[in-house]
Amino acid sequence: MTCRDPSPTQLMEDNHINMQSHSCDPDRPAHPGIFPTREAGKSNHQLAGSSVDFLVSVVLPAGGTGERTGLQTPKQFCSFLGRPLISYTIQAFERVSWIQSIVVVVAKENMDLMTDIVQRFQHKKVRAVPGGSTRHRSICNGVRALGDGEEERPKVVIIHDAVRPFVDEDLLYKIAMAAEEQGAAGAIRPLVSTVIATTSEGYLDHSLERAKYRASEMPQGFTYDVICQAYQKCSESDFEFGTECLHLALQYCGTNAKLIQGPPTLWKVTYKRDLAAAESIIKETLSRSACVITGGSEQAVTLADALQKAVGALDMKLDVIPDLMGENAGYLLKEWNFIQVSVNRSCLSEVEAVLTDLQAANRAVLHPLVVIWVHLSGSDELSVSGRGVEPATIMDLASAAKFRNILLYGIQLRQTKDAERWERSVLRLAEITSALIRERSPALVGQLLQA
Ligand SMILES: Nc1ccn([C@@H]2O[C@H](COP(=O)(O)OP(=O)(O)OP(=O)(O)O)[C@@H](O)[C@H]2O)c(=O)n1
Ligand SMILES: O=P(O)(O)OC[C@@H](O)[C@@H](O)[C@@H](O)CO
Repeated sequence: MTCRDPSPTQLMEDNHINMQSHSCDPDRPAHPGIFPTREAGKSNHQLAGSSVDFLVSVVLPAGGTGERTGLQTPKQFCSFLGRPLISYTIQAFERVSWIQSIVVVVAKENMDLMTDIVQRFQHKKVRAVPGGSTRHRSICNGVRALGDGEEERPKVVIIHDAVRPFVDEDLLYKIAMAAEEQGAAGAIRPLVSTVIATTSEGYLDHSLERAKYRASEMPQGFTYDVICQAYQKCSESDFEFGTECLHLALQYCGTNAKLIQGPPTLWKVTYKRDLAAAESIIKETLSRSACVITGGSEQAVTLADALQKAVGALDMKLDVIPDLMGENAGYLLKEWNFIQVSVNRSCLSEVEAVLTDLQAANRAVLHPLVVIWVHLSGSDELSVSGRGVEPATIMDLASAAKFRNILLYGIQLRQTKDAERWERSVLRLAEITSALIRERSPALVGQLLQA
């Protein structure tokens, strides 16, 4: 996790991006009547096993400063594996086919940065609008933008903190359907700590019975009419001090939200430790599997089979394939980790072919891909300096690949007739491979490690 990212200006200069922002006055909430009253459109989106037959849009409040992290960079723009947190959250929504549009609400000074992020990571269905001085004001600006004529007004609006990157389609579907039926719906989680009330002198006044209460999380869903009415009627005090949209729906629209228990992954990145936790989860998600490309060589298949067993113990799944052609080309679009085994061939042509295929598949926009070249050399007596690999060649290839967000590492392994020694080598290969895939460290790119 890095928060010493290039400044917004730097990012903009790198990408020569400027942005035509939406004209919203960030500190004055929408006035009554500003929200359009056109009828919500109908649209038929078929989900596998379920259908959403009304328009759904999303508002991601991302206009905060993240003071509680103690960092200069607002937490939504802190990067993991070269990508800002907000991009992970956007991705969680843009991959849902029945969501028609996403409005990200950011502070005025971050509008150009946000536009740069949308362009760099090729996000679709996304536009940025200026936020407000409080979370409610930002959300209100986002809801207002949904009806400003650029697109068909949605039936349901999903509101989700931009700093909650781990949200799944199943919960979004439940929230959207409940909101459409009830007018409002929200995700909840069991309380971890008991809630107590304090006296003005700082003593215990009383304690709440924890079993009767829940933590209000995100996502939340509202019919467009309910959330518009709530923001049209709520008070300045609500805008300034409120933290709960469900409360506004009840207080100002008489709409009692349906509460849906969500998974533990719903937590909000609030403190610096949460950023480290988020990075760990992202890395873990990318490291669960890999595919080994053997080129059809018998020795490579033998090694791959032994490696498959060894990494299984390290909680990683390996698929063994001869190449990335025909039906195996699908791995280019679903796998994040590739191990290419070359037998007795110190030239890098086989791994170069893998890199070319990966670049053509354009997968490395969202996450760094890992390619590990395993050089399986001949018998015991063969010295590394004999037909080994020139370290400079893999470093050159890796340096070029890194610019395309592909992390190339090399591992040398010597075949041996000594069964115990071979087993130790394969175990070392499994441990090194697993660590390289899990850590995705740019520092080790181009290194030629010894198993
Ligand atoms: N004026 C604001 C304040 C907050 N938010 C957003 O609301 C979400 C949840 O708020 P919170 O976790 O409190 O974020 P911050 O206000 O940035 O955090 P802090 O209170 O530590 O400054 C975040 O995505 C944040 O960017 C917003 O859009 N506009
Ligand atoms: O209070 P914060 O601004 O840190 O975060 C907002 C949270 O209150 C909010 O996301 C949920 O409680 C659901 O409303």
